[in-house]
Amino acid sequence: MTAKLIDGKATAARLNALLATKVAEFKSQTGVSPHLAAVLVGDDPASAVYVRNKQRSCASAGMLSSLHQLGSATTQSELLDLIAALNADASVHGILVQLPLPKQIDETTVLDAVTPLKDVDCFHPENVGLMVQGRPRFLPCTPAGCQYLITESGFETAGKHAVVIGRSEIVGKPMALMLVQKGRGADATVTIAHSRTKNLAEISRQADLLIAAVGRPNTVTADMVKPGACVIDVGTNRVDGKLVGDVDFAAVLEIAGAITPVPGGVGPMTIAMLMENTLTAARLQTES
Ligand SMILES: Nc1nc(=O)c2c([nH]1)NC[C@@H]1CN(c3ccc(C(=O)N[C@@H](CCC(=O)O)C(=O)O)cc3)C=[N+]21
Repeated sequence: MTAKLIDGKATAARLNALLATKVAEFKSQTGVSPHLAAVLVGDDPASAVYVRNKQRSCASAGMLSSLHQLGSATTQSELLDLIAALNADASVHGILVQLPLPKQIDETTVLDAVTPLKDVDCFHPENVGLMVQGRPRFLPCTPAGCQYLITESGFETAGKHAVVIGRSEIVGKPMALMLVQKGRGADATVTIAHSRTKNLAEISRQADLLIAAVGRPNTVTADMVKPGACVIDVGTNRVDGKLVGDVDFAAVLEIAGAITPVPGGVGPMTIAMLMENTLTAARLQTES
């Protein structure tokens, strides 16, 4: 049996089209154009491509975007000054600080400096706390994109065993906490596995829903997957100039019930959710 492919690219395109109509309605009701400010520090070419894609998505949704580019020798205090200016600029609704940052800059300090109402990545502890308590202001983009694809593929999460491999603050940890919430697309029994987990294969083979968010190619091999499981591949690893996920796709395709490809799976959904959050941020900051 070959797994069903979960098409993130097509789903994201549909969400983006829907968003464009919501943005047009918001603009006509309020006269305000949602505006995402992207902050890019240093000269990582992959980051530059991602930021360009995010700006393109803004344009196609009818939202404004601005790019704030700083050199690789930028100091933390220069970056904090820029963030303070964007926090204070009423025409900016969302602030995205592209990661990773150069090593002289402390990521946590910088992300904590983004004012919570403009925190469209949902990285600020206030927003993470609200999400964990089941009263989200924003949802973190990549986990929200995964959850949307899982639900839309017809996979019923309630009561199922979800295994999340990876405990990053950006994907693994919030993904697990979203899947354990009460409600639609959640109510799962969740295990978080990570680099110190013993018997990873034994645990992952128990997963009805397996989410790979490690950042290392071929972390999930066919022997680690329960036949018929839903497999979500969050990895974006560049190998010989080619983008691959964390899952041995060709082999797992023959075992899983459904699987997201890389590219064309979670990645485009991450951007679609960032666009949703930008509209949400504009609503939160606009009198109605
Ligand atoms: N503040 C911040 N927020 C992020 O959300 C963030 C970040 N920093 N730093 C880097 C990671 C990575 N990330 C991706 C987004 C989209 C694709 C994506 O659209 N990928 C396409 C392919 C793109 C290509 O070919 O390179 C796909 O999978 O089909 C990938 C990766 C967001 N991140």
